[in-house]
Amino acid sequence: MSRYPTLRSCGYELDRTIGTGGFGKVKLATHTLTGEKVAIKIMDKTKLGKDLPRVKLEISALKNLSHPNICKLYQVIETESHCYVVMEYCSGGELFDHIVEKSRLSEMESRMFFRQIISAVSYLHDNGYAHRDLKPENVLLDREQNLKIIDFGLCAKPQGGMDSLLLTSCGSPTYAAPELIQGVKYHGSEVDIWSMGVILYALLCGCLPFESDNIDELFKKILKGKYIEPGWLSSGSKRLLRRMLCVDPLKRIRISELINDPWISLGFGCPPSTKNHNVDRCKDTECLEVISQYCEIDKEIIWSRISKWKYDSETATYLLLLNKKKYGAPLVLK
Ligand SMILES: CN(C)C[C@H]1CC[C@H](N2C(=O)N(C)Cc3cnc4ccc(-c5cc(Cl)c(O)c(Cl)c5)nc4c32)CC1
Repeated sequence: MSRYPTLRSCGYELDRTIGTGGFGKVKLATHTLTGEKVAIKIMDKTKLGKDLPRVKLEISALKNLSHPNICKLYQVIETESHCYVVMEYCSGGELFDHIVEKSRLSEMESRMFFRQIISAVSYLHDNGYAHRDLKPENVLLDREQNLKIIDFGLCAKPQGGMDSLLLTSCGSPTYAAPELIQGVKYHGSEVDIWSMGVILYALLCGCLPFESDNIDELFKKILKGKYIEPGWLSSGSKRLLRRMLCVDPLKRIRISELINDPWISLGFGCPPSTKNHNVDRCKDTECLEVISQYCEIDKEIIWSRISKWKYDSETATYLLLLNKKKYGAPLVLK
């Protein structure tokens, strides 16, 4: 008998555990109606304690975000004891493992991945969010090697907008900006740029710019902002890294400059997309028709319920059908 009867009754067949964290575990599952694979983050509310606000924050952020390079939310299921967050399954694993596998990536492959991160982070910032915990472990790949940013448990949506200052020190020290580890007030957008610089360095060099087993040593290195520039780095990539890993946040490159940096457009002929994807909540009559026929309910009534975006079972079925359509899979419900 499954340990999570709720999930089976909500239309999911659980498979193996694909990861764990302080929050609980993430399991692979299949959405029975569409046959699509999903990742379900399972949290025991009685054990979350002080982490409960982080869970609520992440769910609220994921409900507001819709971008091809941000992990999609399909459904949220809450019981007395548990919270289940049903999300897009990223079968390509962690970006970090991809880098380790290839020891380091070519400039072109690094650029191809990094442009997707720029597109996602500029969308995040445009919508008033700072991620604050960007690192290769929080960047996954889907089956087509598209990047998906995950883990919004530390993200911030400052009350006064992206120009207001934050103070909470959070995220992993290895990727944390100098101002963040110093405990001074900082802008969320600026600390994200620093973390993106660490990720770009990892892509191009196959190692981290600031490393030490001793936390004090690590902090000293970050505050000095000095790192090794391997011989294979082009002058363009060295220049860009210096502008991102700039200790003074006021002199650090801004996302708008990053988007238009010449190194980023090399070989692509244009800057990364900064399109606002909230329009992805479009009405797809083909998918509505499939649900309407399956439930034998008029599709306008179905749409009136789905367009409330309650992230219930109807939202999940609709979004998963949209996914199938995107991959050219047959639009059928079992
Ligand atoms: C180390 N972390 C604190 C947890 C780790 C758990 C496994 C997970 N994962 C993996 O590590 N694969 C290798 C497989 C995999 C596949 N699809 C996934 C889809 C979504 C997520 C996900 C996980 C968490 Cl904790 C989130 O907050 C969000 Cl928004 C999304 N994780 C996935 C995931 C990556 C993170």
